[in-house]
Amino acid sequence: MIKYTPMIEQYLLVKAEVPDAFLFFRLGDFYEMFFDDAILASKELEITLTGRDGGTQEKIPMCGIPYHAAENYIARLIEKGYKVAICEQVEKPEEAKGIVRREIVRIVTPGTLMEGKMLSDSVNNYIAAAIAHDDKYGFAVCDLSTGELHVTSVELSLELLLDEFTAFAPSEMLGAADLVEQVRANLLLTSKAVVFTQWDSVDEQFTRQHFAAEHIKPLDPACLYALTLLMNYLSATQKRMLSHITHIRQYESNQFMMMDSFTRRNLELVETVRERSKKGSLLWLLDESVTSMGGRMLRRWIEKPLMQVAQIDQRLEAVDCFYRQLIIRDDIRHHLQQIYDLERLTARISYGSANGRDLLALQLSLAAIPALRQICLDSDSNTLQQLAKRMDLCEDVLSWISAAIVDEPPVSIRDGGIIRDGYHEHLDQLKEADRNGKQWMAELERQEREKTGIKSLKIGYNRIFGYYIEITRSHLVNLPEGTYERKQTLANAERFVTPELKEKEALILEAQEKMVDIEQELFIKLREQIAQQISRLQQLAEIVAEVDVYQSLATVSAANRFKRPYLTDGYSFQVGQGRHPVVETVMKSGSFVANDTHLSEEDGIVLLITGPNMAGKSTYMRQVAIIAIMAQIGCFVPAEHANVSLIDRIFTRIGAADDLIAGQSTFMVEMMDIQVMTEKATKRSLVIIDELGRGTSTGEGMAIAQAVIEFMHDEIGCKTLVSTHFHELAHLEETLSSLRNYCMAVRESNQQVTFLRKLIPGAADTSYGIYCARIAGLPESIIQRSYTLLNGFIARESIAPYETQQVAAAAEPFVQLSLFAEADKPQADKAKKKLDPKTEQVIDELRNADIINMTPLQAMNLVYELKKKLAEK
Ligand SMILES: Nc1ncnc2c1ncn2[C@@H]1O[C@H](COP(=O)(O)OP(=O)(O)OP(=O)(O)O)[C@@H](O)[C@H]1O
Repeated sequence: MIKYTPMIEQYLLVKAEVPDAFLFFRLGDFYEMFFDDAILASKELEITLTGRDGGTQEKIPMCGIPYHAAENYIARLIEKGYKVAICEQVEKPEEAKGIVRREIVRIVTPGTLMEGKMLSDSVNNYIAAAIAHDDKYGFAVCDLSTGELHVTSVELSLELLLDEFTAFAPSEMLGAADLVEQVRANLLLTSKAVVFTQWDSVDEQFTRQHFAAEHIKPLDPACLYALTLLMNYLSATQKRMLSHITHIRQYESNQFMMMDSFTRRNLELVETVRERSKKGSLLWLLDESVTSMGGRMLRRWIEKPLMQVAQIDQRLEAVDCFYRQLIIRDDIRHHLQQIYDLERLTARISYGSANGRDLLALQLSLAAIPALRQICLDSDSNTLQQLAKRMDLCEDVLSWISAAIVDEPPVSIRDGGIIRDGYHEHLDQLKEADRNGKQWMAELERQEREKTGIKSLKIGYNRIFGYYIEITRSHLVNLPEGTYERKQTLANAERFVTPELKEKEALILEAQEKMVDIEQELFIKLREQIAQQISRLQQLAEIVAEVDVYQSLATVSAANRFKRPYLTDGYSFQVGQGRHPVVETVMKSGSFVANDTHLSEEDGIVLLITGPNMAGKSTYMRQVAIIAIMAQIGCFVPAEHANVSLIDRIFTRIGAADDLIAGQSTFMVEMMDIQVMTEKATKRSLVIIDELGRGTSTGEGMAIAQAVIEFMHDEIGCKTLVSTHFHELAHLEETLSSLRNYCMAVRESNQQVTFLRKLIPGAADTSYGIYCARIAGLPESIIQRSYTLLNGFIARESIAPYETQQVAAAAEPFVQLSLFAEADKPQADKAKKKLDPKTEQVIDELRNADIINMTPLQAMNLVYELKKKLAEK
């Protein structure tokens, strides 16, 4: 057996507790890493790998970082998805018998950050836990940096669990190995990086001790298990009381509008699909919040639109008040600016990591509350008045801090100078002694200058040598013999001490040390006293955040001419002159074309939208979904008027190739999504499918598209917007009573196509795909060849089983032929002449061709063959 030194033995024992984390092992002023940790850390952090004798023949790999720079290195490792366990010396070396005792004091993981630059102000950092129990999944999610905690349970369906998961976008997930693996495998490739931790500790003891029994009682077993998983992990990693996690928010997933991860991504609710940036998302547009808490709350609201009309109306009423009254809005914004991040401040106070500046920030924030409260009380909004009545001014906390903490406290509580004069008698005495000591030093300096006649003589202080008398080299000759004891030699000066100086120094330093100890003690006592008030402060923080969100929504609504929507529990969804708020904002002002949306029993519930590429189909369909979401979060909407029914769930299938789940084809993903739609959509859902049926052969694609539309129409009856390139599907309007054809208007002149972006009744008869290809700059030979082939298809389709003539008739605004090359016309004319037997044979072949089951390439080859036969005649 290998025999290591006692220190390495100790290291190995501690490391065994955290096999999946880097162990930062404190040795004096350094955190050291050993063995594989050292090899990997040296690579990841680009620090030198050395070796250390550990009792074995070969040196043990080692690398280290200075303790004062640790935060930076920890952040870099966390950012790369690692965990870091901090192991400290927990007794003083002089008190230790043998080797100093060391223990892990905290494990930092991506989901449990409390501070640092990785923690974004405007985004919650969640950690989630999930567990399968009986016929449900329990799901618990917490932001340790604010103390916010939510729990729910959903049916035992992975999709539903993923929906909850993506609504919170946690940075870490805990759970049993197989469940964690399933979630990992089903996340979109482009999702935010998540660290998955296998964790299955479900001993309820800690959770039951931590929360009051009446908070635990309403939880169903699945919720309780998920909560237990989470709390056990937090307790194991944080190694301390988690007293800022006080309030369990239990919710049912059907309290909110449901959306899957694909839909959230595609509607670009909180970040864009391509750059994954906030800029360009709905959140970016709506975020005029002043406080970080408001910013985070707004994000949560966007992720979870409401499902109760009364609750939405309450929000809209407050937004309306700020919308109408610019002066009040400005006033509110001004007072909010004085308020710091109360949620994270209170969490740090209760966690024991808040410093003097944090308490000062709390004091300044609390000082701004009365004015904020008054504005809300005086407003004509019932919602704001109710919020104001619930605002606890926490005046006691404010007075405790202002009595104790100086106006400009230092960063570290070990620096001293944090407590006000007059707060503590003994401390005041020590301060006096300290001040006297300093005065005495100044007096001594004056006396020494007089005695020696050296004007440049000075008394100084440094940490290593303490107080000293400094004399420049050129004056050394003037120094009298006797009491001066040499202490330090510099390039052009000597430093001395005298017995008198030493004696006074001892007194001053003792006073200073005691002062710092007392200050620290007083500070911690105050911090603990405030921590007792944590739930009051948290409640206040939440109310302030809510007021901030209302003013943010009102500010944006006023600036962009949004109008108040009216929500109903009914079925009809009517929007007049709707706009896509983000596309409108990023475009030149005034150039966005507004479009109506009418979805009801009378107006039709399925809109089949045809039209050229680039005409604005996807933008329009997204706009409908975004308006529904904005209305249900309680925001005004980009439209002239909106009377909309609640939407319980939005499904979108708006393709983007980079959104695939690992190992799946685009078509497969589309079919899987549609399977979920058919299973989960209700009459109150909104389904949006862009280019339904693409990705397989034309015939099959069209067949699937028709079957899906029929199913949505007949079986579910949900509001459905479908865009398609298969203009042949327009005939469905005749058989499906609630389906309406729409298309995007286009103006053609001189072989030029202008997109009018206007949604009009009727169907388009072409996609102008080849025209778009020309605009994109494809070689003219390809464009001409495409038109030739297309004409072949059209000639063939004219005798195919379904009638495209009707479709063309329905679409007056389109004049397709003007786009065809002149050279193609003779061929089209020939088909109309009296036919010879050979031609008849070609037509027979065409008639019998199984187009439905052909790929476009096979179809092209067929046309080519047939043309060749005609030419041979
Ligand atoms: N209502 C509108 N007013 C003004 N511009 C618009 C409007 N709708 C869309 N656009 C502009 O047209 C461009 C194309 O829109 P969109 O992607 O929605 O077209 P599409 O019909 O879905 O095309 P494709 O079928 O190729 O995806 C957008 O980038 C946008 O800038």
